[in-house]
Amino acid sequence: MMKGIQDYYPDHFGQCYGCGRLNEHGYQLKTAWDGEETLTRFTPSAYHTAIPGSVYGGLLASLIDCHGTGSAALALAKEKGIQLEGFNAPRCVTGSLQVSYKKPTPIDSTLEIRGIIKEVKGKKVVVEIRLLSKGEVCVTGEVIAIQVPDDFGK
Ligand SMILES: CCCCCCCCCC(=O)SCCNC(=O)CCNC(=O)[C@H](O)C(C)(C)COP(=O)(O)OP(=O)(O)OC[C@H]1O[C@@H](n2cnc3c(N)ncnc32)[C@H](O)[C@@H]1OP(=O)(O)O
Repeated sequence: MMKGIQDYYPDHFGQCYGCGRLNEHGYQLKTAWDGEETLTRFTPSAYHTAIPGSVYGGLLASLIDCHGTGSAALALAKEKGIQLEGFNAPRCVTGSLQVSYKKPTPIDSTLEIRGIIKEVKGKKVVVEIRLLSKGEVCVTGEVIAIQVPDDFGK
């Protein structure tokens, strides 16, 4: 499995249901650069169904959510010139999440979730997201992610 920004979060940030590397019940998303874009992949199971043959929208929103915060963390690391090692990644939470379902998302294929960094301003990052199944954009979204301090949630 490819390494993602989430592998550089310390343990107490590793329990997120969407992307925590230590949450055995979660999706364990991995967000990494793919050129100028960010990329996460997720393979849905039959039980993730909404309407027959397509993926449940709430799940799709959560994929966009966690890929957005991971993308924002990557963008902040790049902006600040942080070489990722150990558990030194910047961490972000979701300030806002906007999702638009363009067409039903086929369930029998690995999904690609792609991010484009639109803005980095202080601790705020705006990420535009496309979610594709079988090469077609099915869902679009925008995440405004905010960097939090190391002791956030402790
Ligand atoms: C910790 C990460 C490790 C792994 C987890 C990954 C995350 C997974 C995704 C999630 O599910 S996170 C859970 C859902 N999110 C939350 O529970 C967050 C709850 N909200 C907060 O804790 C605070 O409101 C927040 C940290 C988001 C912002 O508080 P701040 O006091 O740091 O914000 P501040 O007022 O200083 O504003 C900074 C900038 O962010 C903007 N901003 C703040 N809150 C916003 C918001 N809610 N929506 C949009 N923009 C927001 C604000 O307008 C401003 O922009 P400008 O600089 O352009 O003026």
